[in-house]
Amino acid sequence: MSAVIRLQSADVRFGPVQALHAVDLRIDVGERIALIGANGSGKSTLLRVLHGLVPLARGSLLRDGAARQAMVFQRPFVMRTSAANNVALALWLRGTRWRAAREQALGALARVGLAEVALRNARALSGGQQQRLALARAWCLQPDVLLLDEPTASLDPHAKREVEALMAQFADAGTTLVFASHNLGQVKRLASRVVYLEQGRVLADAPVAEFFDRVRLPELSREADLFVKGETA
Ligand SMILES: Nc1ncnc2c1ncn2[C@@H]1O[C@H](COP(=O)(O)OP(=O)(O)OP(=O)(O)O)[C@@H](O)[C@H]1O
Repeated sequence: MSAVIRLQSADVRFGPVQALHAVDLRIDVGERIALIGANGSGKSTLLRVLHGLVPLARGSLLRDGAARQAMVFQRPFVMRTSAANNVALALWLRGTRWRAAREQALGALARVGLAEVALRNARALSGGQQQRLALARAWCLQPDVLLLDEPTASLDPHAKREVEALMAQFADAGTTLVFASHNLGQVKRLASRVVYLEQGRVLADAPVAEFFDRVRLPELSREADLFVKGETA
């Protein structure tokens, strides 16, 4: 296995708040890593660090320079233009000619089930449709690594399943996934490895089967065990 991202002894500070403490994370090609933990535990901050959006106060971030990376945010950013243009612009910014970008955009929208709304203003789409639009945009960029921050938060069960199916398609295509989630069912369905954060520290990092093993988890981390029991109670 070769690492696509290596984070070592990472600290992040926002003024007086220390959002990450000495985080070590090695991400190998093809892994599907779920970041879990309570609100404010540092999941979004860690994803932003991995995407190079937040500077480290201490430690180091090494990324495979050849690996293409994309991030899907919790509330995707959409521009006030058609869904097709929203996707095409991302390609155009990476150097694809406009006509080709539009064609690829329409293909990607069809792939996420948005063909009928491709010409509609993206701002007028529902939350679930906007999330799928963000995934279509990411799909077009053909990332080797895809980071997702609670991609199904605030979606209804149907939309949630569709987004999960798309994430599984990325994984099947060989994309390395790192996603934050509050949904432990989703974590079991999609992740190969689980990282538990509490107050900015990684307190457990284990393969998914081990993490959800009732005997093994308390041995790995009492805090993670209490969190999982609380979430499934
Ligand atoms: N831009 C910022 N400025 C100041 N503090 C911040 C900033 N971003 C995050 N924080 C703080 O850093 C800590 C970690 O926040 P973060 O958003 O990473 O947590 P999270 O686990 O993603 O939470 P949630 O599950 O609610 O999305 C929190 O105490 C938060 O208030």
